[in-house]
Amino acid sequence: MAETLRIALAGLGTVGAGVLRLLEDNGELITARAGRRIEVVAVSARERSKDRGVDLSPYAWEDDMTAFAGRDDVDVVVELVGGSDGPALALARKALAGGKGLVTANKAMVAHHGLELARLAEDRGTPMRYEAAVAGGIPVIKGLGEGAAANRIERIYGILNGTCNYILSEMETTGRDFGEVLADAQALGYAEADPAFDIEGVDAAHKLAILASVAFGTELDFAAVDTSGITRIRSADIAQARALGYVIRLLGISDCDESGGERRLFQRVAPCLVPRSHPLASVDGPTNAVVAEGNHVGRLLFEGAGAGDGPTASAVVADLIDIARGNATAPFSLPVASLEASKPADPGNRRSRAYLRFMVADRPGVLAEITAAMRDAGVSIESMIQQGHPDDTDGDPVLVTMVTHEGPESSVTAALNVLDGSPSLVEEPLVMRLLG
Ligand SMILES: NC(=O)C1=CN([C@@H]2O[C@H](COP(=O)(O)OP(=O)(O)OC[C@H]3O[C@@H](n4cnc5c(N)ncnc54)[C@H](O)[C@@H]3O)[C@@H](O)[C@H]2O)C=CC1
Ligand SMILES: N[C@@H](CC=O)C(=O)O
Ligand code: NA
Repeated sequence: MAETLRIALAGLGTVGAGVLRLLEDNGELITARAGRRIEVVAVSARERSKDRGVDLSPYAWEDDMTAFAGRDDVDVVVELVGGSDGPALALARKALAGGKGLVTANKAMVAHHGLELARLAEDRGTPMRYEAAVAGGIPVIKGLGEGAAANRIERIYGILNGTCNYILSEMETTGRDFGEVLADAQALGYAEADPAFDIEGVDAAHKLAILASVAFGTELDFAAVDTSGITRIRSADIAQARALGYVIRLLGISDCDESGGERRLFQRVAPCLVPRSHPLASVDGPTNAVVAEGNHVGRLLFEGAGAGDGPTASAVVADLIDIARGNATAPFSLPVASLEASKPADPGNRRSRAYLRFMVADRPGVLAEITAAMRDAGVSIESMIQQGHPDDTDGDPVLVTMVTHEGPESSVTAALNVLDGSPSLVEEPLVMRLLG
């Protein structure tokens, strides 16, 4: 094995600059633990002259980052540019095809193209790692793929997006408005370049699809993640949830449904009501947390910073140390050919308790219409609250919330289908499941 692992770094933003700082700050310790020196040979970004607070003079500069793939003095390409396709993907493909190792923090690219890239890595006998892509600094890919490798994972779920968790926990503790708190999350550097990826649940769905593949040994299937975000949550929902003993968190949840005699993968990202006593209920701010339930180890809880320069760089450099040590674990823990084809489960078969919020016209018979639809679909209501207006103005819409007993999700859907288009409802109802 060569004395040095030579790397080229594409992208010198939050994470890229963080990696350079970490390699500089902890250089000796990293060399000792890796068994050899990790040396940055070349770097690339959009702008060469921008002040990033790091000295780039020791490194070669490439205007075109795909040139890394052709450099004989580079062993591993580190992609910290972002975007599911475009230049990041072109670089990743070219680097692996050219026999270089690949380390990336790009969850969008891994969720969409991870299998293709892993196949390329396998064919060329070169490593591919992406620890930073899922829950930032938390070593959850390594924890699942290696630490818990002896277990059958039965369920995996958690808080996978720091921006949404920050918004929900701030709204809960300060009563501030959604838009105002989102602007804060952007200013603090938690949000993606396009924050719609965060608040619509897409970023968490990228991460969940990757986690599910590693946890269950199934092929990545991002398109099958049933995804909803947090944009429709109001302060009133947060207050109702609190009154019931819950907090609202955006969760990614995945497990396997074997009830039909074959294994089907369930993947969902959605805001859920989490009981106050559950460890995830106290995960506040931009922190991430992942729970994995293994059939021998029991419940594992991974918690820590899911975003930011230091934590994300920590995961990137851990991947480099792994490669320097010669760790040959397959990118998705199993060889690509051994991953099971993913067959999506029907969410309608799941049993859960649901929180339902209706905004209804304030007139007689509306509650009876809703409860009749529930009764006819076989949904049993556990509790219901109608909130009047403080000024009791006739004709203004009123908020009705209810919690159902546990039952098939298809029954709630059937009841809402009956109510669809009813003039009694002034907007589409909101459904959130209770974490069980
Ligand atoms: N910021 C965070 O906390 C986390 C980020 N990530 C992922 O890490 C990756 C990088 O994220 P950040 O550092 O936050 O982004 P950033 O926007 O701060 O930095 C991106 C860098 O890529 C360069 N770049 C962009 N397009 C380019 C192009 N066409 N050609 C050459 N250079 C180009 C930019 O000049 C910049 O240096 C993304 O995939 C992101 O999803 C993952 C976990 C956490
Ligand atoms: N925008 C992401 C950043 C890390 O992946 C988040 O908010 O979690
Ligand atoms: Na991670």
